[in-house]
Amino acid sequence: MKSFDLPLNNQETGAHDGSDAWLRIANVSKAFGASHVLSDVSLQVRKGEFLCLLGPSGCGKTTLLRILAGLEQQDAGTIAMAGRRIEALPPARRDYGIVFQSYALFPNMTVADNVAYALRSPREERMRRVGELLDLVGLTGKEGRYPAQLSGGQQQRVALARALATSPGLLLLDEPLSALDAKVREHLRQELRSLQRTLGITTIMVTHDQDEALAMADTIAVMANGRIEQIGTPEQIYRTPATRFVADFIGRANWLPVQVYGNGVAILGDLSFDVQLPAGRATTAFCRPESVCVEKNWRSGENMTLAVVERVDFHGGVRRGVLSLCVNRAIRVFADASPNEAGYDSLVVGKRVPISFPAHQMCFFLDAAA
Ligand SMILES: Nc1ncnc2c1ncn2[C@@H]1O[C@H](COP(=O)(O)OP(=O)(O)OP(=O)(O)O)[C@@H](O)[C@H]1O
Repeated sequence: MKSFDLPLNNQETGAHDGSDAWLRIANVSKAFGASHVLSDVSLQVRKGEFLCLLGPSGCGKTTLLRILAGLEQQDAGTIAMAGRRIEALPPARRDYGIVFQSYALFPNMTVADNVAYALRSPREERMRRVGELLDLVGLTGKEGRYPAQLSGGQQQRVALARALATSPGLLLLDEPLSALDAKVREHLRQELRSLQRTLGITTIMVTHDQDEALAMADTIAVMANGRIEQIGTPEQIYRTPATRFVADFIGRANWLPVQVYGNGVAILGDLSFDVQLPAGRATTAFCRPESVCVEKNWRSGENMTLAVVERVDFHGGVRRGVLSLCVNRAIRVFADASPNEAGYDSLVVGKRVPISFPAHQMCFFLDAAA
């Protein structure tokens, strides 16, 4: 059983030990006037990795990306790429391509000229490379168009082709999909990810969209208030959040009050769980709605308790029930069931149903000391 205390520091939250790091960001801090936007941020990225910086608005993710790009100067800290220190280099000497949320294309230039902008080779070679890049992003034949003659999604593909033109070592993406409508965004998500895999280009993408990060990233660094709260795979971030902030920010969560006793047992209603937490401190159990199983039949000894269905919301793929425990009606639990699960039909308002809590899918957090 996992148990976590207060937020872990940057070093402890690393998803890998950094021995194979290709990009190393160490102890980067930045303030704008009296406002500390980044505090001692450390992060390592492997070659070919797709890392998402995920966090709420204002947490400092764009500032970190801009520092990597040399568009903003850090107050402290170092950045090394492929063993070379780059934190003092001007942008042009850092070997990256960047795509912004606003497509940032030159409106008076054709697609071909936009893509070729950073290329310094002879014209024939440039045009060959432009053709190759437009092929890569699925825009063959659009060379002569102007940005205004393209859809948002197409403009962002041009921006991507332009960022990749010089075959940079690092691709930086600042919310590249957020200006697009939902359908195009989802489609481009997959295209971008598969292109990144094909090219094997190390990529850092800023997003505040958790679904995007979960769907695209190899590794997610969750940020809050200028610090990294947790670094891990999407599964780790979702299933075993290291801090309350991460648990709350990503997905839907049940937060349930528990009592911990001296023998390392946490009591939730009439259920008990083994935990490694101090007795007597207020503690909260966390689990996802889909981790709570609505059962058809009662089975003893399996973390099962009786609950009353208070409300049912339809969420397309699942029914989400709001249930209160019979032993303590004040404890309310969200439970999701899909149509092929036994409990789906039991989610009917007013019904008493057995629900179970798989112990391995629960985390326990100490409440902040009063
Ligand atoms: N040039 C600047 N001068 C002053 N304050 C700034 C500057 N750039 C950013 N900030 C402030 O720093 C904080 C972090 O901004 P940043 O853009 O890095 O956040 P973010 O996590 O990317 O948010 P968003 O998703 O809204 O872009 C914000 O409070 C912002 O107002």
